[in-house]
Amino acid sequence: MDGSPGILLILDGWGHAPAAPGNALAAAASPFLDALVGDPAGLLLEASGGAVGLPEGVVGNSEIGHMVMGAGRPLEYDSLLVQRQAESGALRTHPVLRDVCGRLVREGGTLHLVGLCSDGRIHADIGHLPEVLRAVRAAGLERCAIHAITDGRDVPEGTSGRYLSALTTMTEEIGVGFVAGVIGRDYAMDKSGRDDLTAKASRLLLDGAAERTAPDAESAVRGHDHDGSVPPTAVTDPAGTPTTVRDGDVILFMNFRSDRTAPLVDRVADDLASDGRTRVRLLSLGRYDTRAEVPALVPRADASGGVADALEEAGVRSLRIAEREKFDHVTFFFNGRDARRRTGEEHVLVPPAADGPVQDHPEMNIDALGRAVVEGAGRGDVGLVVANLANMDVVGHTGSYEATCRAVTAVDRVAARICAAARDSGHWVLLVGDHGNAEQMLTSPEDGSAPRPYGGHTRNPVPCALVTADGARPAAPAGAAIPSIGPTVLHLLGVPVPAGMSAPSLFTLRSRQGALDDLR
Ligand SMILES: O=C(O)[C@H](O)COP(=O)(O)O
Ligand SMILES: [Mn+2]
Ligand SMILES: [Mn+2]
Repeated sequence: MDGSPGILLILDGWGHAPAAPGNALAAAASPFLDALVGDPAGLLLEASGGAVGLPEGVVGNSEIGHMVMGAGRPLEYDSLLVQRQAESGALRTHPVLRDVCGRLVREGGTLHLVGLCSDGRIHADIGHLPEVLRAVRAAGLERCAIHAITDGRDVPEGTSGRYLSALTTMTEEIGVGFVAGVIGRDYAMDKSGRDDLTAKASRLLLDGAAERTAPDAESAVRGHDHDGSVPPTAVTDPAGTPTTVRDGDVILFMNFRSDRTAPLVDRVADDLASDGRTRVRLLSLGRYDTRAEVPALVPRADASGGVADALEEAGVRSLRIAEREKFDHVTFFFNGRDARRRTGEEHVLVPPAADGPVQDHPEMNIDALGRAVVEGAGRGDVGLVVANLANMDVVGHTGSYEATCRAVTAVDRVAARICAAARDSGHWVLLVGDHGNAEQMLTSPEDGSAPRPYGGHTRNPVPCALVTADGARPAAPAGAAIPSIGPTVLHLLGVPVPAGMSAPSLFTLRSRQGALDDLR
């Protein structure tokens, strides 16, 4: 390593948009971040769609954001790989799906499809469903039960009825499939460790065990305030009989993203084993990081050969620091979706500051996190600190504008403190967002009605700034994207950039403009 040690600060949900109603970054007191973004040398990087490896026009997310920064190249994300199979017809003729449906026809079994019923395209896309239904129909399988999970997080709140009715229309048009159950994502996609919620989702799926019943999918959500918290609801036949999973049936999980679906899949596998339903087969659309072995219809892209491998090779010690919500992102995802802790890699999981809704404590435990970053960088044996400041995204998801403004101010304060300490100790700090969120907390409905609160991610570019000991700042290259963070970090550290990191270092981009090497 012939560069200098430094800090990569990932400001989760830090997007950039012009000042407008609902822009928490523009409204909140955040003098430090404002100065970075307002500086003529401040960069804006693309963080959504094709620039990172998502389908065109799709909002960025934390997984792909951290993966491409670590890999130093765009990666074909699971949603893109599934979409490609859907568009090419490969999903409809998928040999595993064909075999499974053929066997169910012969044995009189049911195919159960479980998935988030929306098109937010962070965890799932209801647009993938028709091709699977067409495969079912082509196989002559009549029993296809759909277990719908309502969203309101990756898409605006209050839209689940509309998606469920689109789902019903889809089954009618294709001529196969019926909705067997409806449940909110707070239950079925909990990743906070609330086993009681996951258990309810599993029992609704397996046994039709519900808190209430409904005659059809849309009635299950009618009059319910929050899409994500729709209670376990069995959609029953007129006699009130729910659908159950019988031994020998197949369950296909339709979400392509693993993190929030894996707990349910593992719970379902455990429940089936303890019930003795040992012949139920589990499949997934994208690959999951589950304890249970679940074959995926669409394989994952290879994300290896990134920053973690280059640091290990060069013998550079790194520290990864985050609160729980983003801990996997600075470790597992940044490391190429690989759970192997590289030699010389240390993890600091910052404990939560308080219980209760995050709107009530939008600062989370950011002060402790900031202290851990400053202490870690100051140790002397650490080459790189990678830390995630989660507040703008985690609080942004609540849709609360006021709380998100407080989150922005907290991030601003701690980022400023970290940069001041880094200047004193001669460390550089590279600050970057992984995708937008807090800069757009309102959405305008298509029907022209008044803007509504919005807690989802955005397609906006993300700010990126390099704060160096001598205060020098780069000039802005046009069209750069967050995969460039990987090679830029290695460049600053003086670690050789692996050949597989195809994204240009921001230094390379800048040197083309002749404004660069004086930064080091
Ligand atoms: O799962 C979630 O929390 C959101 O749907 C996406 O957020 P993330 O990509 O920031 O995790
Ligand atoms: Mn994120
Ligand atoms: Mn998020």
